[in-house]
Amino acid sequence: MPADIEDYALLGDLHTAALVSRDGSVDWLCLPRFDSPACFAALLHDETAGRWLLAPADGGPSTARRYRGDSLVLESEWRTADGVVRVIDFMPPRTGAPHLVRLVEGVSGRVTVRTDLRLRFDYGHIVPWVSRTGEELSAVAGPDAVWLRTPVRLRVHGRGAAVHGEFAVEAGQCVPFVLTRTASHLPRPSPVDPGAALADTVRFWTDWIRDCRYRGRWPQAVHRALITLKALTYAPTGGVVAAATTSLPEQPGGPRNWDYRYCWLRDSAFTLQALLGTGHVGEARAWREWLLRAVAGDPANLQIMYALDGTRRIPETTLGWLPGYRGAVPVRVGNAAADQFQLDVWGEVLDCLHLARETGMTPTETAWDLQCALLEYLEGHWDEPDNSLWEVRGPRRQFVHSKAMAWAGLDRAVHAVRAHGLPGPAARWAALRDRIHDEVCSRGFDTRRNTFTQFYGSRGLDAALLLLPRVGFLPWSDPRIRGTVDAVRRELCEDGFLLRYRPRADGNVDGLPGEEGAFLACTFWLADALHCTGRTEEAEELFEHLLELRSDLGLLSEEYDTRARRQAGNTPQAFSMVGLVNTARLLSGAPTGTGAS
Ligand SMILES: OC[C@H]1O[C@H](O[C@H]2O[C@H](CO)[C@@H](O)[C@H](O)[C@H]2O)[C@H](O)[C@@H](O)[C@@H]1O
Repeated sequence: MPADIEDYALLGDLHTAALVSRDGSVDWLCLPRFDSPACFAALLHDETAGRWLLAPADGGPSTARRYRGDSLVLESEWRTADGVVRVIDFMPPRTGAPHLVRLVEGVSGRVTVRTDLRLRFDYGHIVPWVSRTGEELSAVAGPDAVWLRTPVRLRVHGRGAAVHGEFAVEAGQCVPFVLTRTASHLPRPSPVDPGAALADTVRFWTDWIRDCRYRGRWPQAVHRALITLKALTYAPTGGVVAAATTSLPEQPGGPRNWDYRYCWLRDSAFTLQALLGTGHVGEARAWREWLLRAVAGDPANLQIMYALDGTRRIPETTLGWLPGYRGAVPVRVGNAAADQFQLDVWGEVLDCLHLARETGMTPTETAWDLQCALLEYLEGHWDEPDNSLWEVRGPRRQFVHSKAMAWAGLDRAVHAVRAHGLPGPAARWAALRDRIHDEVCSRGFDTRRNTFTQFYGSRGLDAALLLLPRVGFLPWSDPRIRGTVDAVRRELCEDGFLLRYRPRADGNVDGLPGEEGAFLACTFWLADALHCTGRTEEAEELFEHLLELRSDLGLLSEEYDTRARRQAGNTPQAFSMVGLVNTARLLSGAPTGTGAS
């Protein structure tokens, strides 16, 4: 059975990610990219779908684990009756073929260590053909080849169904394992020096975090969140994935299981705000370039998400042979939300590019041309119902947050012309902006309940309404905003944490069966709202509660199951880590709003 979600540590090389359980088992690894088929998919089944265990022969969870400083090098330690042993796991930032390096270090005594390697290509589907030559083992099937180098004598069972090894490690000894993936038609990869790779990997992360300009409170939590966001970035293109996994359920055993290994414009725009706000301008620049390439073409064809390289077609299919994380089916790859109309995305992108301008990133002609094309589309389509930022699969509605983001997009464009001298019909954009504002305030506000509503005329509320003042739609002091904050808090809180919305408030608004947990990003937005409406003590208390939900390694998934008191949904999720960074910044005195006018 897979471990609890918060038990998984993240490793990554800026192309892909691996998840390692507290038991020392790599239960998730997609090679060569985040969105490639997994060769270890025990996360969505059990060891028969592929995993790599490396731990004391007696088994059990590590007694201590941590990342080495501000890096993505994991150190897991087992204190056993025979002594102490440490496993150091990392993926060197990619320069050629991907490597997963595991070093077994004897700390004291003499401990027997066991390894059990089960490679299954194509998400647990294919058992490769495994052969051994000296210290090298190769596993080949179809397009994939995986190589394992280690001085440990390994036994191959059932032509490769499992590879076992057992060895003793004494204080001061270090036993390396290096797993490398190549395309199967390529020659064997050249060997890696594990010690040098370790030093390089630690240096890479330490150098990266050195550029961080965050000087506020909770520095360790913020650094870990930033490192995680960086790890979710696909270095070759600058695209940012929403999370490292697919189909971790939003409800135990439930069907709300989605593939997050793609680049959402919304999630990336939020991520970029957090990175820009902490001085990581290089990532913002790379993302802008990624964006320009990904969305190039007719703005009518803009998608709300793309694959890592900007590929548009990511059809949603289910993997019938995987029984899912603790029985939560279906397991999905691809995401049908890619074809949805989510109006907010136009606003998110314009808002993010506005922020980049305000932060001093030089505007490029292409970037402004893209923004003009987006605005033209917005002018023609802002009044259509959409699927909203929550990607509802029920009927399209006139979502209030979507309209407010259309307002924000136009507002940023007006500012770009008036304050930065960029060319454009500012008066026309300003007139439409004001018209949208009037419409939202009259049709999206319930005077009786003194709150904005989820969509025009709806009974339900929406945590995304907390973002309206953040983008400058109305000030925090406006009684309508204060009323909305109170109503959202009253109606959407579960055990102190916020739901996105109540799926049954207006029938079945999202068109999906099942329930879901509290949405962590939304709960960070609530902490922001409390602070911005003068309730800083409550905001800090809520933020501290949120910090307590993090794993021992500082990671957050998408949601929190308030009944089981466990993390839920895909992990680690950029949205949640961004929420942490932005709230910490706000509570430390940094402005995090994006409003222009
Ligand atoms: O709840 C239904 C939808 O859930 C996913 O979307 C959520 O995650 C996205 C990525 O983090 C985020 O951008 C979005 O706002 C969230 O609602 C899923 O990807 C959708 O397919 C699904 O309909």
